[in-house]
Amino acid sequence: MIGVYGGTFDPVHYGHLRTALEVQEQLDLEAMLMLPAREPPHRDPPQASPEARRDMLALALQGQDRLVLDGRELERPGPSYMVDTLESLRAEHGDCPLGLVLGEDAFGGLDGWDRWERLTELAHLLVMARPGGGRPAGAPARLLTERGVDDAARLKSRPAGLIYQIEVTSLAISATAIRAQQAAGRSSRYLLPDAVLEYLQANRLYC
Ligand SMILES: Nc1ncnc2c1ncn2[C@@H]1O[C@H](COP(=O)(O)OP(=O)(O)OP(=O)(O)O)[C@@H](O)[C@H]1O
Ligand SMILES: O=C(O)c1ccc[n+]([C@@H]2O[C@H](COP(=O)([O-])O)[C@@H](O)[C@H]2O)c1
Repeated sequence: MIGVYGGTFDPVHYGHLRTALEVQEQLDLEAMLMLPAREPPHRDPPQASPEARRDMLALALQGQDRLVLDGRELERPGPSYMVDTLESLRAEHGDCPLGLVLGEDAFGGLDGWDRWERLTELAHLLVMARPGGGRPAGAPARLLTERGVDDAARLKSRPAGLIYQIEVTSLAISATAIRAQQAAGRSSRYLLPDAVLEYLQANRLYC
């Protein structure tokens, strides 16, 4: 199974990296693709450029062979809809199971995503617990009831369509807090890799 971890990564931090690594290891994924969104839908535009967010992710992933930077959303003009990304991955990977990784917060808003009902036709959903994330309601809760599985082995038996809730280490780190620290001249050390911190400071990204 190939993991698909999308984000704004403005900037990437240990909340992303640790959870990506834990999901990759727990499910023994061939690879966890890390995809920065050029134009993330449904939020304010990122502060850092697509190139800077990609560079920071590349620095963070140095020396990791199973966490892989995938730049396809950066190369695609217009809003970075996940359904388009999954269509392109599905075309490349045939019947190989794909697992779209989502925080609980993102899963709770899934019914607002573009062509959201197509997402589970293209991939499984791997939903990670996140500090402060509530229980889903409405359409995502119904989807979880219909498609949720407790046995991770079932994910490898078909290419898409199941939902698996996965426990990961809770790290209450957010890119919003890191940007605020930088703007206020406070330290962000130990929340993200030193190489990323040095890059964003050298380029005065969030001052
Ligand atoms: N600390 C964390 N623990 C678990 N998952 C996280 C964490 N931070 C982000 N994620 C998940 O990573 C994905 C991408 O997150 P994103 O790049 O928007 O980071 P963020 O820190 O939430 O950013 P921002 O504060 O700018 O909204 C989302 O699915 C989100 O739920
Ligand atoms: O496809 C959509 O409509 C859609 C709507 C909201 C979020 N997403 C994706 O979800 C991922 C996490 O989003 P964010 O805003 O938390 O960085 C990122 O890959 C976004 O492109 C995708």
